[in-house]
Amino acid sequence: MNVESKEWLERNLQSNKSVQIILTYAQSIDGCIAGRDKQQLLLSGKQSMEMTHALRSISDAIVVGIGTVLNEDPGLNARIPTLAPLNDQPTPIIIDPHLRTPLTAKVISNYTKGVGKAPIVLTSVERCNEDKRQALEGAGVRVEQILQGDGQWRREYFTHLSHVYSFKRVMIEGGATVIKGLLSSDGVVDELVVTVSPVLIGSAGLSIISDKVPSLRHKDSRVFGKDVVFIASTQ
Ligand SMILES: NC(=O)C1=CN([C@@H]2O[C@H](COP(=O)(O)OP(=O)(O)OC[C@H]3O[C@@H](n4cnc5c(N)ncnc54)[C@H](O)[C@@H]3O)[C@@H](O)[C@H]2O)C=CC1
Ligand SMILES: Nc1nc(O)c(N)c(N[C@@H]2O[C@H](COP(=O)(O)O)[C@@H](O)[C@H]2O)n1
Repeated sequence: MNVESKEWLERNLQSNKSVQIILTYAQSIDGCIAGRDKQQLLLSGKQSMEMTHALRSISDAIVVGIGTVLNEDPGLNARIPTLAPLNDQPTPIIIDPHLRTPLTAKVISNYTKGVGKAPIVLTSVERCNEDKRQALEGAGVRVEQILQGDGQWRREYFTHLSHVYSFKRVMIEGGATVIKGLLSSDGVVDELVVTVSPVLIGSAGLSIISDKVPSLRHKDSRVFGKDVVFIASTQ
């Protein structure tokens, strides 16, 4: 199944862009990615979670917002040894305008332990706490001061990273603020890989429904255990 997932993803995610930007997340049928008070939910079943790890294994970098790091402390490595050896992992990237990434973050300790690449933190061009920056850099983090202060998404953030770090495929995993911002920004995301889990969360859940959304072109969809995974490109 792991190798099959990887082949399915690679077949449907072919790209001739200099850097390909894939937005991916798991949601309930009613468009929620977490529960009340941002409680983390295990929406993906075993098979679709393996698909997500297969996607991680074919990506050069995995992006999350600082809200997700503070809420969940994700590892962001591809944990299918046959697909992604621990010395060949995607680079974790944190969107962190105010340098709130804790020095104890799992993405940093993964790097220290040799089971993850050195993380990159994207921070604001406007404000930067020099002490925090130095502490992060001392722990091996690469700090890139490129975020504009307006909270808008720009494709240039990723073309810059592609030039500096040779990333060809970047997957963005969330959380809600990041997903909604990207869905309402023109020309940043190329593809969506969305896992839909057969549950309803209700109005207390954390929704990713946005006011402005792109048109999508369906590429393929497939059942993974109880879940359905959709791949679509933006037009
Ligand atoms: N089901 C799923 O697939 C996933 C669910 N989640 C859920 O998402 C929730 C966390 O979401 P949020 O709190 O919204 O945090 P988030 O991870 O979206 O981070 C939000 C922060 O990122 C920064 N940011 C976002 N866009 C920016 C931009 N364009 N420019 C500069 N800075 C920017 C800001 O500091 C903002 O406060 C958690 O409950 C987590 O469980 C997170 C990832 C995946
Ligand atoms: N694919 C997927 N399905 C779910 O049900 C989820 N809750 C998530 N969450 C994302 O995965 C991150 C955890 O990563 P690690 O296992 O710690 O590496 C979490 O932070 C979300 O980005 N994803």
